[in-house]
Amino acid sequence: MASQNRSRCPATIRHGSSSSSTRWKTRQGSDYFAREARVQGLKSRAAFKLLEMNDKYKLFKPGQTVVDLGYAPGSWSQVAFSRTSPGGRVVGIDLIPAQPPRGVSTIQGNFLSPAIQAEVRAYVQEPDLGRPRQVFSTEPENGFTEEEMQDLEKGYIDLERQAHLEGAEQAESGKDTGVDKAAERRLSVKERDRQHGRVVDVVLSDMCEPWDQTSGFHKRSLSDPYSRLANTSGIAFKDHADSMDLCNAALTFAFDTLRTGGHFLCKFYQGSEDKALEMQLRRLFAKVHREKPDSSRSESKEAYFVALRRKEEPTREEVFRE
Ligand SMILES: C[S@@+](CC[C@H](N)C(=O)[O-])C[C@H]1O[C@@H](n2cnc3c(N)ncnc32)[C@H](O)[C@@H]1O
Repeated sequence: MASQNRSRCPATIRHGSSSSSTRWKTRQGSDYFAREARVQGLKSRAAFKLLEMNDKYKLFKPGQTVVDLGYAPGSWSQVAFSRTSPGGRVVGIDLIPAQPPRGVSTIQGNFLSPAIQAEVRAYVQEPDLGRPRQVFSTEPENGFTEEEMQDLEKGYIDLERQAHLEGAEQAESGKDTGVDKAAERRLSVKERDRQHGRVVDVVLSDMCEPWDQTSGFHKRSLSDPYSRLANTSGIAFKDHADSMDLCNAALTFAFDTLRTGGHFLCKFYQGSEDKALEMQLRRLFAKVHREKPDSSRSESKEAYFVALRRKEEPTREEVFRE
């Protein structure tokens, strides 16, 4: 009975009979998104959920810092890495060991543990950690700076047109000083964010029970993460309550590390407490959406909150009050 209600996570099957495991494999084989993920070299079909939400909400930009909570096996990190390149950095955290996708840094540990949260916070504060190295030359070429070289390569007409457009823009708006003030304000928000350790652009959380590992892992382990986790049980309220704990940990982390204007996306299992979570999100973000991507199985109770543009002012007490 429970197995029929079980939600999406394929690892649910691990606790069931071997015939349910066969059913999962058969379902994966005939699943369009699972096949497409294999063809595209993505680590799982979950990639399509993030791709769909990113198409709709434009979460990523090159150069950003993304934290991917519950990254394994890694398809969301693959998407985040490709969408934040060049210059971005993606840090994945997961309870289970998994091969990090190309370009992604990972930390293994239970994100419900304050020590792991502190480690991730410390990691992201170092701006160069986990960022692909780029080689810049500080030497001007032929005695000219890069900018001067670009100007030399432009024709006279181009330069005239550019000067004209810049002048026209300023004259039209008549807000030369206003523009400066806006830039100043933007700078100080950035400064304040940095002072508070808010350096992450996007926090993702797809945390739920881990997927069944097929190789390279000895199951008879005293610290077997499978037996310590909020495993999806098929009991709707328990799954919901466990997922709320994971969402709360993710949101608290986002409160501490997300820069003003940054985005938050988290998976949850629908139930009576998700309204309270939504209220907290609405206090901290300018816009909050509930999403059920096409690629999320319809029989699953999973859904996603997409929270856009973190506000600067709300305090911890305001956001997390009952
Ligand atoms: C659905 S999978 C994530 C799939 C991933 N988004 C992808 O695209 O490949 C959920 C992951 O959350 C991880 N997880 C669950 N609870 C966790 C916790 N407390 N700390 C860290 N990771 C956790 C699991 O180990 C599992 O790998």
